[in-house]
Amino acid sequence: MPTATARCRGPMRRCMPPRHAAAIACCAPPAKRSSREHAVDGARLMLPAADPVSLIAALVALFGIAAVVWLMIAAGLRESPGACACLAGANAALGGSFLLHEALGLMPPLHDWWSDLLSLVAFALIRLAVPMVGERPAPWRSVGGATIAVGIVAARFTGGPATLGHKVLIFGAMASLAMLAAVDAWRLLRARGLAGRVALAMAAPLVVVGLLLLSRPVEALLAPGRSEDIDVPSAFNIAWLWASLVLALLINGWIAFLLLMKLVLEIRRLTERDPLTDALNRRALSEAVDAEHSRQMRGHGYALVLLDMDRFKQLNDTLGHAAGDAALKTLVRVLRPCLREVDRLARLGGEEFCVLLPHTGIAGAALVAERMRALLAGQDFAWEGQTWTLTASFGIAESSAADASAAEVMRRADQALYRAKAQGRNVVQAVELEPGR
Ligand SMILES: Nc1nc2c(ncn2[C@@H]2O[C@H](COP(=O)(O)OP(=O)(O)OP(=O)(O)O)[C@@H](O)[C@H]2O)c(=O)[nH]1
Repeated sequence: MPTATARCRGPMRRCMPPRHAAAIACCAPPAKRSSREHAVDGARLMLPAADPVSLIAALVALFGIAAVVWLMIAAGLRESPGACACLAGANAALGGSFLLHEALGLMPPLHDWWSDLLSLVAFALIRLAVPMVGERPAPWRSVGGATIAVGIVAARFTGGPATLGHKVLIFGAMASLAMLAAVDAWRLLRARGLAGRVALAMAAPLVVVGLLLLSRPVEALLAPGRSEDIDVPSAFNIAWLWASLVLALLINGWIAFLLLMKLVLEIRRLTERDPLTDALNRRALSEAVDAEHSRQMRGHGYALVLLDMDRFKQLNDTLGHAAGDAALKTLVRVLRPCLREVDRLARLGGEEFCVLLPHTGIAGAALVAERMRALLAGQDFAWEGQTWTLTASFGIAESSAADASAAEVMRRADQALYRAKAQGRNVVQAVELEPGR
């Protein structure tokens, strides 16, 4: 990210790194200082550090450490390895870019152009990493094509790294990549269900990076020559380097946080869901029912619907086990639209399911169960050229203040299901509460 400019403003500066030039400058007799230099010094005093070389060294160390950490995450955690590899590459390229810039005085063959190119590649990698974090396809072709095109134009047609045109092109391209990554991050977070403002706040650091990048050509335009080399200890350069340091930390931490959230959600899904049907599992339902039961003490009743597919063994034996699995998935897909957002559908095991209906009495539960029964029986299940009518038997029960625990409600729903099976299947049965309960 360092500014690509003609770094040498005299023969001394050409053959030594900026740090040495600064040391020699200290030994020289004090020159008369302009009012602009006093102003720069005044601004510098208000900033936490006034040494660009130390800040650049800190940035190189930060990017180096971040690159190693991302590589370790990619290799060890195996979570979004493509995104982690891109981020490792981006950090390595940014660290290399600053290192190259600082090494210029010592290694004459290196040129600032390479430093700019590395920065450009780094932002292209960040742009690619964001969709990969969300398991979306990365726009390799467009980003790769645009990066190569900008690199070629910058090398051939701008007149060299010192020109304003070169700065506008390189920093404009990097800023565009950062902004596009921000838009992508915002979309991704919205798609994951985050509120608009939260998603905006989380994508904001990338927007700030874009603005920070744009500030360099703008500053070069407004005050030509003052801060064009990043080593110059001007207030602008120091503020710019501090902002880069903070944002580098923020963005690396932010993407690591996103990956962590993804892992946590995945673990939660694995512990809560039945892997075959994606309905809740028995444990998750039990927790939900217990929570609902404790709410019932405050006057909110609930109902349970137990359902069991009819003659499922026969389906398995006739069409095969794979068809049985597909039938279980079909049942969940067909029944879900009958339920509200607050309702919970769970697979208890085998071909037995349970629905928790909060704030619902026996009459409401009977309506829902009857709708589910009719919907399921009305759909033919097709498997390898054969069709099968899927039916299920339903047992319903409502909670009562006299129930010591949710297990009592479940026991009544189970009795009702038993009756439904005994009545010839494909029916809904309820166990009414005893009078006085
Ligand atoms: N394909 C498949 N079959 C399963 C699964 N879990 C249990 N089963 C089978 O489901 C069948 C259940 O049979 P039964 O308990 O006799 O029930 P049923 O045939 O539906 O009889 P009724 O409930 O009385 O109508 C058994 O053959 C189990 O092997 C599963 O995950 N996938």
